Amino acid sequence: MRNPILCFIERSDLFCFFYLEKKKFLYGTAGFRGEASMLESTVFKAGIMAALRSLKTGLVVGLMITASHNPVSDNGVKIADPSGGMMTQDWEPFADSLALAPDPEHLVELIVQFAKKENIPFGGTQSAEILLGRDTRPSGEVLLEAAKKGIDAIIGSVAINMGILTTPQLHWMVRRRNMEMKASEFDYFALLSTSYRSLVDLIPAKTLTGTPDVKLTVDAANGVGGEKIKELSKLLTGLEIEVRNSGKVGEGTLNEKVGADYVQKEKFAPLGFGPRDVGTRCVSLDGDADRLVYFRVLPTDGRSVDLVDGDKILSLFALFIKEQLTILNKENGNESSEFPVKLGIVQTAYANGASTEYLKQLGLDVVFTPTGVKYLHEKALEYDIGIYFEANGHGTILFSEAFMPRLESKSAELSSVTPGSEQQKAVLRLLAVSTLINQAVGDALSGLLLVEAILQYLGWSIERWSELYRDLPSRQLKVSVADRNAIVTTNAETTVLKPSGLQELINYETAKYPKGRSFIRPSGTEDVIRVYAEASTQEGADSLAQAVAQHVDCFLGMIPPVKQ
Ligand SMILES: CC(=O)N[C@H]1[C@@H](OP(=O)(O)O)O[C@H](CO)[C@@H](O)[C@@H]1O
Ligand SMILES: [Mg+2]
Repeated sequence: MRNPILCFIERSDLFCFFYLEKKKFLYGTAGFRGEASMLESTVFKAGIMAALRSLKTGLVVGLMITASHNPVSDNGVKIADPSGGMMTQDWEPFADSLALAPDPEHLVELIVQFAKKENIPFGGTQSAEILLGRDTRPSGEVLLEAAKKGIDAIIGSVAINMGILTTPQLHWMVRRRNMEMKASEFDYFALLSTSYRSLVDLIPAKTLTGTPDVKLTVDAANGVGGEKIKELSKLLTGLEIEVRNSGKVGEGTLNEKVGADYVQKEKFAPLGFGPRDVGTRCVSLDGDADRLVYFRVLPTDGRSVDLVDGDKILSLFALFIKEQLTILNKENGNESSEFPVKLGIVQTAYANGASTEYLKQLGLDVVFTPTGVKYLHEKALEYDIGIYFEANGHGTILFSEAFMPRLESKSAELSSVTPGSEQQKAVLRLLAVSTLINQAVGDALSGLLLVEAILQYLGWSIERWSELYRDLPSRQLKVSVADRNAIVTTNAETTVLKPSGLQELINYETAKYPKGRSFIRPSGTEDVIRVYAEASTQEGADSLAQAVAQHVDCFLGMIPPVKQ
C-alpha cells in the first residue's frame, strides 16, 4: 500500500501550485475568497481539505468555486459537508493553517499531523469522493483544475466534475448523494417543479378568484442563475418567467449594478429594469443564486424600488407555515395540541426591527445568531421546523430529521382516516414545502418558487406582501481600520466587548433617537468594520450611523495594527 503523503511529496508538479501563491487567505464565512489570479494555490489546498474531509467521514463532499456577489475578477472556494451544509466549523482552523503554510514541507507536515489527530484513514483503505461545481466566472475553469490537483494529491480520492452549477445545486447534490437519493441536475429541477405543482394544486378554490398575476421578472445578476432558471421554467406551468441579466454574452457584467446584493444595498432597480416595470413583481438573484430579494419599481422615478428583502421573505414563509400548523391542529373547529410542532425563527442583528416585532406578534419564537449562514443554519436545526433568513436574502426552511417521519406518518394517518380534509391538505402542503425548499442551504430558485406558491395561496400581490409591516429606516456604513479584529462582540454581535468604552458611546448615541438601534461588528468577508443603525426616520438612522462610525474611527485609529 502506498503512503498517500509520500505520493503527495513526490509529485513535484503539484509544488508549482504552492509557489504561485502571492497572498494568504483565511477560511471566512464564505470560504476562501479574493482576487481570482491569486487563488490557485489556495484552491489547490482546498482540494486537499475536501479529500481529507471525505476520507474522514466516508461520505461524499462538495467543493464549489464561486465568489457569489463579488466582482467578476474575484473568485473563491467553499467546501460542502456531507450533510450538504457548510464545512464543519471545527475544521476551519485547519483550513487557515493550510492556507498560511509557508512552504510545501510545512504543508505536508500539517496534513500528516492533522490526519493523525483526526484518525483519517490514509492509504486507499477508504475512498473519497468529491463533487466539484463552479459558477460562470471566467477564472472558474483554471481554479477547478487546481482543486482537482489538490484532490488527486490524496490517494483514493475521486473528483467528479458536475460542471457549471448554482451553489445550492451543488450542496443539494452532495446531501442527496449521501442519502442515497437521485441527485442529478435533472432530478433537482424535477423535484422543484413537482413540489411547486403540488403546492399550487392544494390552493383552496376560494382563493382562486380573478386572474392570477402569473408574470414574474427575474434579474439573474448576469450569473449562473440565469440559464438555470430558464431550464427550470420549462418544467413549470402557470408561471410566466422573464429572465433579464441572464449572463448571455453582451447582456452585462456579472454583479455590476445588478443582482440581489446591489438591489438590497442600493435600493435601486438593477440595470435592465426601469419605468416599464412599474406595477410588476420582480426578483433579483445573486451571482451564484443562493440569495434572492423581491422588489417593485416605484412610479415616482422609475428607478427606486420598494424592497421586499430576506426579512419579508422569512415573514411570508413563517406566516404560511404557522397557518398550516394551525389548520393541522384544529379538530372540529377546536384547537388541539395533538400534533405539537416546535417552530423556530432565526435572524441576525441585521434583521429590520419591524420584522422581528411582526414575527413576535405572530406569537413566534424568534432567536438571533451572529452573521453568517453557518450560524443561522445550525440554530435552525434545533427546531422541528426552523426558518432562517439573513436580511440580504439568504435563507431556507429546515425540517428536522426527527420531525420528517412524524409528518409522514401523520400524512398516512389522515389520508386513511380523513382523506380530503383540511388537516390532510395542510400536511400535504408542509410535505411539499420540505421537498421544494433546499434543505442544504439557501437557494434562490427554490425560494422564489415557494414565494410564488404562497402568494397564489394567499391571493396576494407584491404590494400586499410588502405591507405586512413597514421597515424601520436603516443605514449601513463601513469603516476601514488597521485591524478589524480589534473589535470583539457578544450577544449575537449586538454588544461590543472590546475596546472597552466603545459600547457605552454607542448606547449614548442610540438613546438620542426614537426607536434607535445600532451595532458594529468586524466583517467576515472584507477588511472593514460594519456599522448598522436604525431609527424612526431616515435622517435619524443616517446621523446615528455617522456618529457611531466616527467613534469607531476614533477608537481604532488609536490602536496600532497587530502583527500576524
Ligand atoms: C451585512 C451583510 O450583508 N453581511 C454579509 C457578508 O458578511 P460580512 O461578515 O458582513 O462581510 O457576507 C456574508 C457571506 O456572503 C453574508 O452571510 C453576510 O450576511
Ligand atoms: Mg451568494
